[in-house]
Amino acid sequence: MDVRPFDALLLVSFGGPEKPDDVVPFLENVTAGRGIPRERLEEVGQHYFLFGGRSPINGLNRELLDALRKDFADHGVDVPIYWGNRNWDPYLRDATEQMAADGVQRAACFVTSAYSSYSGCRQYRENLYDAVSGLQIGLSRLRHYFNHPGFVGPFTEATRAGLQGAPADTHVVFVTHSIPSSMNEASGGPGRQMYVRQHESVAAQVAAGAGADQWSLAYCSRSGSPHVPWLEPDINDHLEALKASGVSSVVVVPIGFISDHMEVIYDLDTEAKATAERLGLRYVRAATPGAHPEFVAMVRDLFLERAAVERGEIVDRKSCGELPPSHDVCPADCCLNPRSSLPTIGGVGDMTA
Ligand SMILES: CC1=C(CCC(=O)O)c2cc3nc(cc4[nH]c(cc5[nH]c(cc1n2)c(C)c5CCC(=O)O)c(CCC(=O)O)c4C)C(CCC(=O)O)=C3C
Ligand SMILES: [Fe+2]
Repeated sequence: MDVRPFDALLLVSFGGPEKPDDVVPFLENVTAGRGIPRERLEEVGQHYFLFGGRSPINGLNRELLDALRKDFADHGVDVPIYWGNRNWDPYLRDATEQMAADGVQRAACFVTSAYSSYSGCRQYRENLYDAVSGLQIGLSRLRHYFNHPGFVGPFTEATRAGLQGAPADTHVVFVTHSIPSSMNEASGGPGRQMYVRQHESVAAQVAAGAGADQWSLAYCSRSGSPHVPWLEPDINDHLEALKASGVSSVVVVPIGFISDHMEVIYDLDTEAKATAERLGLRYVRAATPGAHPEFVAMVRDLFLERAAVERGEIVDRKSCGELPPSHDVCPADCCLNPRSSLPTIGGVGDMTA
C-alpha cells in the first residue's frame, strides 16, 4: 500500500495511572493550571484508588496497538506504530524522541478522542506541537471520526446487543463526557457547538440502526466549579427523571468513549448503575468499540485516506449521518480556549500542519 508521505502512525491518548503511587502525580499533570477544586481532585483520586490505583486506559491502548499492528501488517500497510500520551507514561515526548532516533520524518496521528472540543481537539494539538518542538518531524492529526462507519457501526451493534431480551419500554441513554457549556460553544469554531451536534448525530444514527425508538443524550464526569455551567443532564439526574416518567429499563451507551476508560467503569458501571439499582431501574451498559475489528480497520482507512490527500489524490471520505466528514486541517479558530493561546500543529497556518 502507498503510505507516502507518511512513514509512521502515532497513537495519541490521554494516559492514566497504573499503580497507587501514580494517581496523585497523574492528577497533577491533568489539572496543571486548570483551576479544578481540590475536593474534586480528591474525589477523582478515590475513583482510581477504588480500582487499585490503576486506570484501564493504558492496558486498553496496548490492546488497540496490538490490533492495529496486526491489521496494518495483514493489509500490507508497512509503517511502524508508536504510542504516546498527554498525561502519563509513555509520554508523547518520549514517543517523538524515539521516532526521531528511528529516522521518522512524517507521521499521522490518531487521537483517541472522536469529537470536536478543546479537550478532544485543540489541547491535543497543543501537546503535539510541544512533542515535536526542536525535532525534525512533521505531524498530521487525522480527522475526527465520530461519523465514520467504523465508529458508529460498533456502537450500533453493541446497542442492539444491549437491547436483546430487554423489555419493550426500554429507553436508550447515550452518554458522553460533560464539558463546560462555553467549551461546547467554541467546539469546531465560535458558536458552532459541534461537540453537542456531533453527539446528537451519532446518537440518532445508533438509535435508528439498533431499532430504539425511545432515547436521549446525557452527560457524565462533570467537574469544575458548580457556578460554571456544564452540559446537562447528568446521567444520575437523568435516570431519576426517566424513572419518574415511567421508564423501567435502560440501556446506557457510552458514545463519548472509544473504550472502557475510568469514566465508563466508575461514573457509569459503578455510580450510575448504583443510582439505577436504588431507583429499581433495569440497567444494561453497552460495550465501547475498544479493539473491535471495524474500529481498527477505520484507523487504517483514515491513515490511507489522509496519505492520499497529502499526495494530492481525490479520495472517498467515508462518513455517515447528516454531518459532513470532519476537516483534515483545523480552521484557525477551531476549538479555541479563551484561557489558552498556545501554539498548535494541524491548523491552518500552523508550522507543521
Ligand atoms: C471531552 C473530554 C474527554 C474526551 C476526549 C478525550 O478522550 O480526550 C476527556 C477524556 C478523559 N478525561 C480523563 C481524565 C480526567 N479528565 C479530567 C478533567 C476534565 N476532562 C474534561 C473533558 C474531557 N475529558 C474536562 C473539560 C475536564 C476539566 C478540566 C479541563 O478543562 O481539562 C480530570 C481531572 C479531574 C476532574 O476534573 O474530573 C481527569 C482525571 C481521561 C482518563 C480516564 C482514565 O483514566 O481511564 C480521559 C480519557
Ligand atoms: Fe477528562
